[in-house]
Amino acid sequence: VTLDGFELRVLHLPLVSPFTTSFGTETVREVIVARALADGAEGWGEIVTQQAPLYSSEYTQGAWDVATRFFIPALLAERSLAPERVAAVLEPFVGHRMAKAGLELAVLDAALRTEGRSFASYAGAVVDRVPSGVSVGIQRNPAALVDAVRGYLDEGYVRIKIKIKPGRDIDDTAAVREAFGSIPLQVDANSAYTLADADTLAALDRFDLLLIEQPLQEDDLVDHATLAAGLATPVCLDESITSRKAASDALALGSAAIVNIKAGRVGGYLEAIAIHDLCRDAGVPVWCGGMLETGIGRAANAALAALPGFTLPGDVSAADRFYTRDVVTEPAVLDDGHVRVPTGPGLGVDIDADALDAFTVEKAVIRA
Ligand SMILES: CC(=O)N[C@@H](Cc1ccc2ccccc2c1)C(=O)O
Ligand SMILES: [Mg+2]
Repeated sequence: VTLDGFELRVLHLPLVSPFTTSFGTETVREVIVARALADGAEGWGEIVTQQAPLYSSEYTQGAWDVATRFFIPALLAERSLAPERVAAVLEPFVGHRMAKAGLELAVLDAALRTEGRSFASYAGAVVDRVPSGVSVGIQRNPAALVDAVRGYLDEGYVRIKIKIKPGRDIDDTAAVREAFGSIPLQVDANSAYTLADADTLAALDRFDLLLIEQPLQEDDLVDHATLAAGLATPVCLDESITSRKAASDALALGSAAIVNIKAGRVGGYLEAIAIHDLCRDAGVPVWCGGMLETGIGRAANAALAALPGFTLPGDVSAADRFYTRDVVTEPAVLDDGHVRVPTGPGLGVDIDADALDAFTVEKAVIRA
């Protein structure tokens, strides 16, 4: 595509209910939406940073700064640019993978819309709908957690993931098992534990969980392998898998038996597809993680989750899991426990301009 410019917007999207994880409670999602202006067409991407660097080192104002001062000027300097070259142009800059991923997606969406090709077909989707799991935050107490899980099961979610942290792990998991029996269930610690907690984590083995997600720190590859050796429950990594190289190292070290793939965390959907391919060749199951995306990122995630190696239900939930209003005209819904894979050109979603404006708290246009 020939790039004429980019528009960046910071959005504030109120959450339908507070979302508590081991690293804090969110009530408003602060996210960046990127629009690529190319060949008279436009493409949309999403930079999935949070307001504060609590999930990873990236955060909204940092992504805004690195995108406006370094990444967008570098991309515009290329003028004519294939989406597959975006990562190479940005490679000299270290890190800031979520910012890179959002810009790459906007360029990819513009190119595919111009071509009239869906991202799903470009990525290699093999199904037209994906099973939908849900991520449930830490509640006031285990009884409140049971109520929240019941609501999501009633909606039809096929897999439950509950957030845990020290002191809110065994009793919460036991309460869900007690209430709902052998439903597909997994936990996500968001790095809240250390090797000193090995006995607590081993106590989760009795609940026959699908996996335990990211118990230790992002850079604890060796420690995750040590922990995994003492657990019956498979260890799945999220924060640690920052690239296809990190995925390869995690598999080689035995740090992960399952991988949560998030395009923002690894630097883009093309890197995410490469990690899918690597894990599939190694016989390692993957699933699509979520970063409370708007309908833009959710559409891309639904297509990604439709690749053959995504054999476990992911966190591609319906729009109303987190939001009462989305920035796309047809928010994703849960239908028979599944979310549909968009089939239109590019990401296959249309932007609701009024909603986008209503949620915009900051905006910049940078032209070539
Ligand atoms: C669906 C899910 O659990 N996502 C992340 C955690 C997470 C939690 C809270 C967030 C708030 C704002 C932006 C991103 C966020 C990501 C995870 O799998 O670890
Ligand atoms: Mg996670």
